[in-house]
Amino acid sequence: REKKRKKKLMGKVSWPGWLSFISAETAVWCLCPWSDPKRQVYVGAFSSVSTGVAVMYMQSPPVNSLSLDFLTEFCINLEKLEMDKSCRGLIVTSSQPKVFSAGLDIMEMYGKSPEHCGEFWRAVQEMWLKMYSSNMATIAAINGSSPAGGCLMSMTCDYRIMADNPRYSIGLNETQLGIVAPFWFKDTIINTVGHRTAEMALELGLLFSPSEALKIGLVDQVVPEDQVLTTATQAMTKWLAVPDHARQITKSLMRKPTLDKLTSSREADIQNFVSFITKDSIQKSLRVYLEMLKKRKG
Ligand SMILES: CCCC/C=C\CC(=O)SCCNC(=O)CCNC(=O)[C@H](O)C(C)(C)COP(=O)(O)OP(=O)(O)OC[C@H]1O[C@@H](n2cnc3c(N)ncnc32)[C@H](O)[C@@H]1OP(=O)(O)O
Repeated sequence: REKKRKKKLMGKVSWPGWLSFISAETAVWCLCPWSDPKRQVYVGAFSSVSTGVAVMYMQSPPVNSLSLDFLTEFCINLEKLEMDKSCRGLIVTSSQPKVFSAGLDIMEMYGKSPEHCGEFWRAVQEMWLKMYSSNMATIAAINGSSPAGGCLMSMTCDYRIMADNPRYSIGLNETQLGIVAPFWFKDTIINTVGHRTAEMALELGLLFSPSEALKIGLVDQVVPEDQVLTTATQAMTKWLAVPDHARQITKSLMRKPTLDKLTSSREADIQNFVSFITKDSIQKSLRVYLEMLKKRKG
């Protein structure tokens, strides 16, 4: 079923201009500027940096929530960049104002069949596995809030730069929704900020302001909002100054044990997720949270 859906999405890719890969509302835009300039297809808010670095703009209005379709498109684009040997670096950012990513799309987990929840969770795993193991040097240019799954996505990158706007926040706030971040979310934040800080952050479901996130090492740099992308571009030169093979092997040494834990238990993790998320009590927590989000808006 997943293969079928992927095939359907792949069908939308127009070769060789696959960079213009886009579907109606949900899109991950990316531009590979090192290729033939004629192939620099600008669709909407494309932007680029030079010399083998791709910029991927997440564009899923209104808040870049990670839906099944969005995750599938994201992974397809990532696969293509990964296969392109001239692409050495990737910057992930958002073209949505004020939000990097609102995390997993709650609507994919609320009121859905166990089959759908399983398919969705496989896509979340896939995004994490692909990003965390990427051969490219990856930088998250966090130009807005980045709760839960959005924080996870940014933590898969090698380096994080966040806008200094105190209204933005980042963190794994799952417990605030009445849900539990799975072991690989937990492992990723431990690898990023250390065990004790991760323990407090996870149990309390803390969302950190940019300056707090910098203090605990959840992000590596905080810069004025209009400088996030340029700073990411500058930072990338440092990462690309290291010979690829040395950087890639070292990255794998650091991350492989964490990656292997999920790879060897993917199906069990999906079963766990499905039986947890479809529980009446958890569905109720999600409903209450969704209502709170809508009320807060009003
Ligand atoms: C075992 C389970 C493990 C699960 C692991 C991970 C879980 C997750 O990732 S769950 C998602 C957690 N995310 C959040 O808690 C973030 C919730 N959103 C927000 O805090 C704000 O929306 C945000 C700060 C990102 C942006 O704020 P605003 O710019 O003010 O936007 P609005 O709040 O007005 O939202 C607009 C619109 O989007 C809907 N929305 C927001 N987030 C999500 C989401 N994650 N999934 C689905 N829909 C989302 C929000 O309800 C509004 O909808 P409408 O009222 O219909 O316009």
